Amino acid sequence: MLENISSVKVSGGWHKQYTHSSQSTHSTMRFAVFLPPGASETNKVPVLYWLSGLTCTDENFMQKAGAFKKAAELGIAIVAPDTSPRGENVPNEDSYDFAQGAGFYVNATQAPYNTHFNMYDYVVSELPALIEQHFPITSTKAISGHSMGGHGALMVALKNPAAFVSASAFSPIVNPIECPWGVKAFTGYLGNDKALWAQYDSCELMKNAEQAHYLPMLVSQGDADGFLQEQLKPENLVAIADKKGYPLTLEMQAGYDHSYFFISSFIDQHLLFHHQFLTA
Ligand SMILES: CC(=O)Oc1ccc2c(C)cc(=O)oc2c1
Repeated sequence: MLENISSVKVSGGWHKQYTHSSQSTHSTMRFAVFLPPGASETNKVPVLYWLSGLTCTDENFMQKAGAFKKAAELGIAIVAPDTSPRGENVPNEDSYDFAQGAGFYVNATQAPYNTHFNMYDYVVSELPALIEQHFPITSTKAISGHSMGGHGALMVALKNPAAFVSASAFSPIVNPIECPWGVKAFTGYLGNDKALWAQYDSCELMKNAEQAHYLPMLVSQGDADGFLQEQLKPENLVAIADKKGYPLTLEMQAGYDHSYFFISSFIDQHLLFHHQFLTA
């Protein structure tokens, strides 16, 4: 059952937050939804799922990205889940890049994380089913995200190309098996099975993608991002895309960093990118 915890009118539509008991994460999860003006049971709208980065909740994107005006104009709903399960019974660490706030959108296999940290199942299956049941939203979906959430968006789209019409990301971790954030998280959640790690790595997934299942993909990256060289490595994904003819566009943006100032500067472009496929 959904519990509505806030409803605020914005840009002619509605921003709403909900909690619910999740079967995937065995915890109470929170998510936010933006419904554009005119969305109703007789006028269902397509949806962009937004996956946030490390330390974030359902609130960061909704409060800082400045997405509502363009989403309202285009008639796109936006759904933003939390980045992990939370609560007293959920394992945690005194760390910004692992455990609560850092679910990495995988299904953990390692104790004590494997009971709750099943964010892959949550964002791929449980949340979309809930959204389509309770809101005036169609099953036509695009996906985007930032940093850890950019990894989540590209990885989820590459693993489920029939479920999404397009994917995009800001400053994504594209090759988690080859960067410190990813190695730490995948070791903690997945153990030492590198074959399992590869199943959640966008570079490895793109290497194995079949042409019939290619999705339009847009990545925006600031060249003044302090995490670019050690953690993000977009060039690794571009090399694979170029070799395979995968329809990935990487836009390097001069002077931008890793923050929501960057996201808010280019979110309209990402919404327009997704709109052409959501309404095709
Ligand atoms: C609100 C905000 O700025 O979010 C934010 C800051 C830093 C990071 C980092 C370093 C990584 C990430 O995955 O997400 C993220 C989000």
